[in-house]
Parts: sequence; C-alpha cells; structure tokens
Amino acid sequence: MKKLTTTIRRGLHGQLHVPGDKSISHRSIIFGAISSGVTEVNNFLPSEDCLTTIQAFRDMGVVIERSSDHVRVHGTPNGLKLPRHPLNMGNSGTTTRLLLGLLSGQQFTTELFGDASLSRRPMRRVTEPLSQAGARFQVGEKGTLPITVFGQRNLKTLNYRLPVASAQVKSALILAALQTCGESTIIEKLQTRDHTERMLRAFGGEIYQHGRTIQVMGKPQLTGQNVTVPGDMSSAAFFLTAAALLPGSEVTLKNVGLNPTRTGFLDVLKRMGASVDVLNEKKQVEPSGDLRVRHAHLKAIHLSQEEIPSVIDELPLVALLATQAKGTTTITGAEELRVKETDRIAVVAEELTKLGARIEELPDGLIIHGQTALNPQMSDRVDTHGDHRIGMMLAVAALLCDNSLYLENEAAINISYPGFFDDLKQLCEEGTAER
Ligand SMILES: O=C(O)C1=C[C@@H](OP(=O)(O)O)[C@@H](O)[C@H](O)C1
Ligand SMILES: C=C(OP(=O)(O)O)C(=O)O
Repeated sequence: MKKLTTTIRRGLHGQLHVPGDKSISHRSIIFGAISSGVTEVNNFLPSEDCLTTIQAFRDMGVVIERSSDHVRVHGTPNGLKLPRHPLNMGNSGTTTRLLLGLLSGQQFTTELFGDASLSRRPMRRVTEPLSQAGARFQVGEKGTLPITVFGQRNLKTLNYRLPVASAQVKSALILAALQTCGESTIIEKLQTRDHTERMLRAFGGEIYQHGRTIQVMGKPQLTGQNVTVPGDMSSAAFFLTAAALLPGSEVTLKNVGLNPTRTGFLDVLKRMGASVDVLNEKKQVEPSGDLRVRHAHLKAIHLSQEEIPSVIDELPLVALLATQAKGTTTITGAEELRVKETDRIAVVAEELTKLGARIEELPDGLIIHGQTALNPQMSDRVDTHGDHRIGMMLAVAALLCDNSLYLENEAAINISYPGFFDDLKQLCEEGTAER
C-alpha cells in the first residue's frame, strides 16, 4: 500500500521528460525482429508490458540486447523459432493481439497465456478475421487466453471491415497480411492510432491509406532502422491533468509524441478551457514536441464516439478533470473501456465516488457532475484494481485532497510507468520549493 501525496498548496512546477511511448516501443521490437539487419531503439520504455514483448521475442530466438532504455534487436527475417515453452503475455493486450497476427503466419505451433486480467480480455476480435485468412487457433469457449496458434505458411490475403475501433486488431491484421502473397484490404470502423502503419513504412513496407481503407502489400523486404521513441502522450496526460487542476501550476513536458491519432486529450483539455501550448514541434515519422500547461478554470464538455479512439487511454483522466469542471460532462461511445485491464467505466466510477465525486455509469460511458470537492469519504483507501492507469489517475486525484489517502495494489503502475511516483514527486517538490 502506498501513501499518496495530498495537500499540494502551490501546484506543480518544472520540466520533465516522460518515458518513451508504450505502443511505439512494442512495435519497435516487433519490426526489428522481422526485418533484416539491426534495429537500434532509443528511449525505449522499459516497463513491464514492453519487457513482456522483448521476452517473447527472445523466447522465439531473436537476439535482443538492452541497457536501460537503449535496445538493439538483431532481426531474423527468415522466420522466428519455435519457443521451448508457452509464451507469457503477462498483462499486455498489445503484445498478445499483435503476436496473434504475427504468429498466425509462422511455421510452428505455440501457446500464449497471460495473467488473470489479460485472461478475461476478448481475443476473438483478432482470431476471427485471421481465421478467414486461413489461420488456425484453439481458443476457449469464452474467446480468451490461453490460445494455441497453429502457424500456417500459406495464409490468404485479408479483406476485412473491422467491427470495433481497435489499433490492436488492425495491427494484428497488418502483421498477418505482411506474410501473405498479394494485397490485403482492412477497413477501420474509426481512425485509430497508426503507429504500425508509420513504422512499417519506415522499415521499407508498402502500406496505403485512403480514408478508413488501408491497403497492405505482402512479403515486403524490411530493413532494420534506428528508432527514437518519443515520450508517451498517455503518460504525459497524468501531469497535464495535475497541472491543469492545481492552482499555481506551470509544467513543461519535453518531447512528447504528437501523432495526430493520439492527441485527442490535448483537444479535450483545450475544449475544457485548459491552457496548453505546443512548443518546439518536430515533424518526423512520429512527430513530437514540448507541452506547456498551466492551471485554468475548466468547463464541462461532451465527448462522443468519433473522438474516443484518440483519447481512449486518457478517459479516466477526463473523468477526473470533469469532477472539477463547471457543469456536467458526458462521455459516450466508449464501451471499449469495459474490456481494458479492468472495466474502466465501473472502476473509475467506483474509485472516484469513494472520494465524493458524483458520477453515473452508462453502458458506454460516464456522466460526471462537476465542481465537487474531492476527499476520502468512508475510508482512506483507494485501489488500482491491478490497473496501471487507474492507479496513476487516483494519485493525481489525491493531490486535490486534504486528508491522507492510501493506494492499494500500487505495483500495477509498473505496467506502463515504473518511475511515475518519482517524477510526480519531482514536479510537486518544485512546486513547494521557495519560488
Ligand atoms: O495498439 C496499441 O498499442 C494500443 C491500442 C489501444 O487498444 P485497442 O486497440 O484495444 O483500442 C490502447 O488502448 C492500448 O493501450 C494500446
Ligand atoms: C489498454 C492498455 O494496454 P494493453 O491493451 O496493451 O494491455 C493501456 O495501456 O491502457
């Protein structure tokens, strides 16, 4: 159990480099592994989920050297090797779904398993379209892990319209399509994060997008690259939220990823009235820049389905912001939140209600009534429920409280941000230092 910092009087101050982007870090290992030559990755995110991806590829014979946030992947373009034991996906949905796509076209049979949370998450959304292309799986009745993948060297090209807005499903299909002879077509329900497409292109693959239609050419010759991972917008979002909420704050987050499919949270902040400036923008494969945020008075907004994919992992923070905004905020079209590490609709409502927030659950979202002072009500404990993003959101919520608050199951935060509490402390201490 961790005692959370409360009673912050002067807000957050200073500069911070948030760690590398989780989605891009996973993909740098995957593309490095299937390309010829060496891939050097800088600013890799050494969190539990990304280390799960590294271990899975090591288990399949890929030589990967890592020193802190620098990783060198020695590509094996002629195919991965049969692992000696089932592959452990830990808590990582991204690793699982992307590997289901990749392994469906390899020449061996292997089993994937995960922890209790991951073993509840839906996998048919990936195995069904892959089966249409000739892939073979053994999936339990519930459509969850463990899953056995019977790799097939002769997968057919794909032609599939996604029924869910999911970058993981899209990416799994792209990774399978790369192993087929010919052109595959994937049509997205809504635009989702396009890190796979950008990295595939940078490694020499051919992939085209017209509106929501994506065309992928099979059997490309991919070559290892140098990848510099920008800071993770989804991690930056915790400090953006804290600074927007706490009077007196001014924080600059350096070199954060600004891929337009990931910047929905900046739009939300601006619409709520927060003061956010983007500085030193760099246009590159994955654009990045510095974000300066200051405290401001916030107002309620309505978030609907089209906007959800670009802000999906930040929605617990939107709920927290909304508790302090003038008016009633509604989030709809976000039913995907129910199948993340936890049911994030239920858990956000449960945990923020413990602090006095007035929140109603919808089947596909939340209604949050604004400008409610947060403070522990019946108990001085809140719980991550094993979900990293819930834990960090609650640590930011604690900054608004006057009374002591303790976080249970705080180790979950290591899934995406092992240094979170040190970084938060640094910005809080710069806020309390003599100014
Ligand atoms: O492709 C990715 O790296 C991710 C896609 C999203 O999941 P879905 O594809 O399930 O929406 C997101 O929630 C997850 O944290 C990372
Ligand atoms: C949903 C998440 O990750 P994953 O799906 O990879 O477990 C997340 O990081 O919020």
